[in-house]
Amino acid sequence: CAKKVKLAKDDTNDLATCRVLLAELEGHQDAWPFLSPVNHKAVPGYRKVIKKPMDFSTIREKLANNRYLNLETFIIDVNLVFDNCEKFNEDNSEIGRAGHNMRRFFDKRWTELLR
Ligand SMILES: Cc1ncccc1N[C@@H](C)c1cnc2ccsc2c1
Repeated sequence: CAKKVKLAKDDTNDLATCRVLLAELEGHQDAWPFLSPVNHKAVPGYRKVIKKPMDFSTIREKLANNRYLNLETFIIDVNLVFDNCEKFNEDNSEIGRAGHNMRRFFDKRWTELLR
């Protein structure tokens, strides 16, 4: 058969990697603000300010329904959680600090798993 293109990235284990990363995010002690969708009735202004809400349970659902093309589209959604958090919350707040901690943890883990 034709020789595989050498430059193609091996994406065979990407789905398993996404599952591992998501499980570690969900299990982190600072994950509590991000485990389920922000209830915009309980959080005034959220729906207006945050155009693309995202949370770990929604990512879990999308993963289960094969909604992620590849690892990159999964990482984009995870970063959306943290970017929304930074946009809406003060850095020096409970939720703001949790967001920075979770982003730092995620960046470290996916580079460890993929580099
Ligand atoms: C990630 C995020 N960003 C902005 C606001 C909220 C949240 N998290 C939700 C779960 C949350 C977190 N804490 C509280 C406290 C009262 S309602 C509520 C909702």
